Amino acid sequence: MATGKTIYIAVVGVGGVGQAFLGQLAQLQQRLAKKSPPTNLTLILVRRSTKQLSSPDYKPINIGTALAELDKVTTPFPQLIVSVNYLAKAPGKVVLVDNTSDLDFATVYPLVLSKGISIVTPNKKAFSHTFSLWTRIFEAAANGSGPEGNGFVFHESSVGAGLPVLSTLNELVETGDEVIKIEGVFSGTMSFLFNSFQPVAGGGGTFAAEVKKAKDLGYTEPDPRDDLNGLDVARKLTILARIAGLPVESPTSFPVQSLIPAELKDCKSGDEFLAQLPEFDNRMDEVKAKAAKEGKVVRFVGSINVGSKEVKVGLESFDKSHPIAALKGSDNIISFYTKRYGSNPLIIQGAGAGGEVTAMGVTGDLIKVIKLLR
Ligand SMILES: NC(=O)C1=CN([C@@H]2O[C@H](COP(=O)(O)OP(=O)(O)OC[C@H]3O[C@@H](n4cnc5c(N)ncnc54)[C@H](OP(=O)(O)O)[C@@H]3O)[C@@H](O)[C@H]2O)C=CC1
Ligand SMILES: N[C@@H](CC=O)C(=O)O
Ligand code: NA
Repeated sequence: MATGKTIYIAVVGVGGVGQAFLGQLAQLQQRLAKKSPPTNLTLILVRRSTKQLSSPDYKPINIGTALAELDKVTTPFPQLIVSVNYLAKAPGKVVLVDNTSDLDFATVYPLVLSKGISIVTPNKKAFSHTFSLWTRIFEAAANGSGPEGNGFVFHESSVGAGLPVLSTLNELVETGDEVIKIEGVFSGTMSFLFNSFQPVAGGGGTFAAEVKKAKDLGYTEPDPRDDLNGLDVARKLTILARIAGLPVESPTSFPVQSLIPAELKDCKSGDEFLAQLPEFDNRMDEVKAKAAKEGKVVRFVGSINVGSKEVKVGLESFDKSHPIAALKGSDNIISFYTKRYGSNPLIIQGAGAGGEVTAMGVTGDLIKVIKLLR
């Protein structure tokens, strides 16, 4: 059998998505090892917010026991840049998987790419921060305008989790279609919240209790206020708008409706916020009652109008027969109105949050990079 090649993998962030990713990585490792020629996926680094496990001689860390080994680590936590330099010296190509929602990490992507390290990530922060960071990332990436030898970058799960949203939009744009409008439900958390708070069939739980459930199900951001303030959706729309050709400066450069009660703006932690949220259930009950009086239901949506350069995020009421009203669970629905598709949009629908479906997008991106590194 041919010797094949080795690709070194570093995983940063081992929460809901990171752990699901490690499970999928173990399966992929086995599958690629059996191919001819084989590809050897070699895990060399696992890092969380306070601990890091790395292989001093670039020998494989066992994926199945990596988390238990990480837990046992007592050595000092190295700075990120030290770890990036360690990866840059690996005896082969490296793919860094960022399963955090950390912005500091995101800001070093251009440097990481320029060192020949590829990045796959569900983290929205880098791609929705300043337009200048976006430009620098794609100027450094080999699948942007960066030089050969630099790393590749893919971030499918940053919008619609594992749903093929970014690959579809990129293909529409790269094949010369004209994107006119993108609209829909872009948050698994918000979808779950409103589908269970005001189901079309009537009834529904209290708002704060549904927020707590969304967190327990792994749908929310590490801090659920990042969902409820509308910014998670705004970040996704910033990414989509940029791919569609609008140089949106940031997720705060267009109207975004926040569902955080003004009184809870200064809560010190997500837990403190969740503990106090039930005191404000009556406000969301009023929103629900107003929609119900018109025979409608309320949902949290977003839209990008490419022609008029308008982007907005917030609550809207929908007739009960509308496809947005009828969503289930954490489903996203994303409609692309383009010149080719005319008045019948191209629609993508399905689970938009959750560890396994999000990790699937990350693993899919890793497979793309592995093929490009051939
Ligand atoms: N959950 C979902 O459904 C989806 C999530 N995403 C994105 O995936 C990413 C991960 O989400 P999720 O797994 O749910 O989040 P979790 O909170 O479950 O996990 C986050 C992980 O990142 C680690 N981490 C945080 N800061 C740092 C840091 N500075 N350095 C190293 N590690 C760090 C945490 O460490 P520790 O374990 O020590 O706390 C934890 O392991 C986020 O960017 C999110 O937006 C995207 C689509 C859907
Ligand atoms: N918190 C996000 C996770 C996926 O991006 C959401 O609920 O959609
Ligand atoms: Na996606």
